[in-house]
Amino acid sequence: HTVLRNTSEPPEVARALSRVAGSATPRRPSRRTCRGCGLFSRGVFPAHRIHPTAQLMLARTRLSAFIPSLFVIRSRLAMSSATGTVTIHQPLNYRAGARVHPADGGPAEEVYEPATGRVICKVLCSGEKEVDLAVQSAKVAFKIWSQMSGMERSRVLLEAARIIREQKEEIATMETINNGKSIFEARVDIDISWQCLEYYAGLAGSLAGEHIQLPGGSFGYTRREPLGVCVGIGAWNYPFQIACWKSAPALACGNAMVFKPSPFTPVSVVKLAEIFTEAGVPKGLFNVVQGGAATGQFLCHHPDVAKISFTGSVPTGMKIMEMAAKGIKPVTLELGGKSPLIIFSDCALENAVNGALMANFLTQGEVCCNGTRVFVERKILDVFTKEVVKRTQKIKIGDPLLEDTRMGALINRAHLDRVQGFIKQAKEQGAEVLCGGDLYVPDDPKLKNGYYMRPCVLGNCTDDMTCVKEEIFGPVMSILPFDTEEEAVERANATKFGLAGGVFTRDIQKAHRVVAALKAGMCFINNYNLSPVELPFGGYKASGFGRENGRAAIEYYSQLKTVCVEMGDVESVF
Ligand SMILES: NC(=O)c1ccc[n+]([C@@H]2O[C@H](COP(=O)([O-])OP(=O)(O)OC[C@H]3O[C@@H](n4cnc5c(N)ncnc54)[C@H](O)[C@@H]3O)[C@@H](O)[C@H]2O)c1
Ligand SMILES: C[N+](C)(C)CCCC=O
Repeated sequence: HTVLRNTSEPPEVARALSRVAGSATPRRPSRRTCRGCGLFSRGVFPAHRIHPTAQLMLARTRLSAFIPSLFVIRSRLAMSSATGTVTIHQPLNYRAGARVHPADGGPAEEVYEPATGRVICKVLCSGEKEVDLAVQSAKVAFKIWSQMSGMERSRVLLEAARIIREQKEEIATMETINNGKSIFEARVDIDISWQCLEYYAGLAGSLAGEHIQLPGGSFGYTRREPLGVCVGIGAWNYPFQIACWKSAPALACGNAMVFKPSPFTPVSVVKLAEIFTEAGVPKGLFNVVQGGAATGQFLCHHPDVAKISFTGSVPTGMKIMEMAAKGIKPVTLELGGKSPLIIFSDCALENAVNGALMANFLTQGEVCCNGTRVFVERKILDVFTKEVVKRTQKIKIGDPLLEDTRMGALINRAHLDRVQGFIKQAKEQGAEVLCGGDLYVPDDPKLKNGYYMRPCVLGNCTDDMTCVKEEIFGPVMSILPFDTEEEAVERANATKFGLAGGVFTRDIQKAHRVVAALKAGMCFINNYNLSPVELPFGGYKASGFGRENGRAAIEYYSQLKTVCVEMGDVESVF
């Protein structure tokens, strides 16, 4: 299923594309026409990423880096990649090293492109039988994978990272089309994804236990062993990246995985499954089942599942934990947040403003660790607010496939309505909309049914307002003045959540004092929402427990076996 959306390139570029692609009808492309080659496909032609003509042009583009006269061709191809052709292969279940039609399951769910409101494909929800087949497939692969050395596993993961890098543009385009985030951000997500695989590939060879001496020459040692079949359940805001954050440490430790993405974003994770197979994992090591709550429940209740790693909302996290408790299964819960960002008057103002935007408006504000409660020291409240509003109003909203777009579309209509509801309630409770908050309708007629809104800054907020207490998961920043450090810290911690927090100040002692006092798992000083994969990520309080990324994640995908070795005779007490 080829999804093609000819974005609003100017006519001269469309004409140039016509020449490059050799297509007779580039300006009114059919949904079944490949942008790369202009072939009209009814399933007769084999799926291809880049048609030979385009490959030739690509080779010439590389050459053009050295020959300035070919520069024009390079720029045309750059536009070509911005047109957003993506091929969605069916079926979307992946088991035993191949795409499979689910053995059983519910009705087909429609999958949307948030930027246009179009249905891009349908996904069949997996039933209990399909879930069981995926788990059985993972068990078979686990026997092989868990016996391999860390260095052998490392090589395969490095190869997977390399393939992701190679296919970055295709995966990022897929993510943008299915999620609605800007292509600019999607590329960053894919970079973080392959970096995660590289990082755990690096650790795989050195996962080890320890040797402990005991009296009389006896000794003990520990073995770090995998858990078995791990389940990953993902949210829709970072579909590919979440799958990598879970599968990379799981596989590095020698586990197998069955992953269930959100039914809103089922597409890109199947690509990851194919990449793992191409890289050389045993067939069945990484499987994908599709569906919502029912499929998730089959996974969590399955007796052969050893661990559940969940990313999603707090209410679903509670259900996951209950199900896991019944099987005494360990869980990692990466849940929601309502994180504080504290801006002191001695900050570097421009950095603080940049930080506040980074803390609130990535991925249309649909980010778990966003610093949505922005506490600003009263002395700089006016100047900070004015600057934040000015910068927020300049954010380029619109077609997420265009290079200069910085805010795309929210995930779906229901979620957009929900975010709008929070803004309406905020106004009723006395908050002032300083900018945005209304729906945004792009000029391009293709995008008129997309789920866009203008990023919103709320002033006159108080800690008891719903917009300040609840996770909105949209582009809505609440500004809250404060007078003293103690007050800021106390109010920052007065929440059921504890995922993240941030502080902007030039006073290094104050910065460390404040983050030490914050009850949050991921804290930032003088920046926000960075994601180095070397750093553990996870929450305190209702935001969950367990950690992803960093060495810490190894603890959550492995278990220690202790072996006690007697070198002398057995002295029985009987
Ligand atoms: N802490 C983190 O790392 C992190 C990252 C991304 C998103 N999130 C959180 O995720 C939420 C948004 O994502 P969402 O709307 O997809 O969350 P959600 O809880 O609705 O769904 C998450 C996943 O759980 C599945 N699911 C739903 N009910 C289930 C059940 N009863 N049993 C098993 N699985 C079930 C869904 O199909 C989906 O795959 C926000 O709260 C956000 O903060 C957290
Ligand atoms: C990559 N970020 C921006 C840190 C987001 C992590 C996942 C949270 O939703």
